[in-house]
Amino acid sequence: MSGPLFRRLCLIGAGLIGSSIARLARERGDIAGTVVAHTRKPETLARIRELGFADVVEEDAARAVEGADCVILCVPVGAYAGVMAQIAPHLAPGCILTDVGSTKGSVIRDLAPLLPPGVHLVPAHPMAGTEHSGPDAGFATLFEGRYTILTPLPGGDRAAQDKVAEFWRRAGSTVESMDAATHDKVVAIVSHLPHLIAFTICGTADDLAEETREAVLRFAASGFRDFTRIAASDVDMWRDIFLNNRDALLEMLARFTEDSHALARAVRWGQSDFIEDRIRRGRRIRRGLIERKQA
Ligand SMILES: NC(=O)c1ccc[n+]([C@@H]2O[C@H](COP(=O)([O-])OP(=O)(O)OC[C@H]3O[C@@H](n4cnc5c(N)ncnc54)[C@H](O)[C@@H]3O)[C@@H](O)[C@H]2O)c1
Ligand SMILES: O=C(O)C(=O)C[C@]1(C(=O)O)C=C[C@@H](O)C=C1
Repeated sequence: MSGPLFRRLCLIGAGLIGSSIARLARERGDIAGTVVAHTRKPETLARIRELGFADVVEEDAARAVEGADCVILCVPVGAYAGVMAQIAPHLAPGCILTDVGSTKGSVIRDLAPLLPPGVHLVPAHPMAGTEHSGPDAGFATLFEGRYTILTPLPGGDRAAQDKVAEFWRRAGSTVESMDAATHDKVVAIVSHLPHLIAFTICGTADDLAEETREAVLRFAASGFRDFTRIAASDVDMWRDIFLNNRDALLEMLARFTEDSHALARAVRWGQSDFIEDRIRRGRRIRRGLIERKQA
């Protein structure tokens, strides 16, 4: 049997996504010979040591990447520029630098200018997650049956892209490639806008008078509760996503606002056909996801 895909895999950030990758590598022998994990806070480093999913736990980012043939950034996208400034001089020639960030234009903007010669950048985004964060939240099967999107740079190294694609296939994902701008628009509508709506609806409900708020909490059985799941997501991660996918998110929000005004108008004027059509579309989309086993 040939050796693992990577000799030394370094994870910068070991929260939900980073620790899921580490656990996966531990479970399957064919991904990494050695897994190195780095994170910033001493208490998180201590917890990673306790959980034991990494072979090496390194408190210094520069030392963590030394000798690695693959480095995966698993930190909030707003931290990329700072992390890159720390690690860039220490990346070995031939190393693959990849990531899991939820935005891709900003990632290329923050990483590409500091990329040392001979280091191959392959941006990636697993379309898998939960509302939980931190090293306790990860699990090896997180990426199974999900998509991972690669946004390779024009003229980027094909062998490095193939290796990153193979990594995600071994994680159980279906891999698709597209350019970063297309990625950012797609995720703005299917991921970032739903979170923006969820945070907003929880805030709106919370702003209501005391008496109503109590009712909201008491009757938050199904519809509202589904919104609160994703509204419970990590603050740093979502602030960074919103600020780093600003244009696409604002464009999708503008379209959504227009469409919601159209529905509001139909409600005001009692246009049942229009209302029914909107509801049917929603049902159709949900059924499609269930048929494709994505819901
Ligand atoms: N959570 C999801 O559903 C999901 C899904 C797909 C992609 N992503 C992306 O994956 C990345 C990680 O998200 P997560 O859910 O694992 O977050 P998380 O909060 O669970 O973990 C982030 C980790 O990064 C560490 N960290 C933060 N800033 C750092 C810095 N400057 N240097 C070193 N370590 C630092 C934190 O201590 C933590 O260990 C983000 O870019 C996010 O957009 C998240
Ligand atoms: O399932 C969830 O809780 C998620 O929020 C996961 C989710 C998503 O919106 O689908 C969140 C952000 C990512 O970049 C990818 C996946």
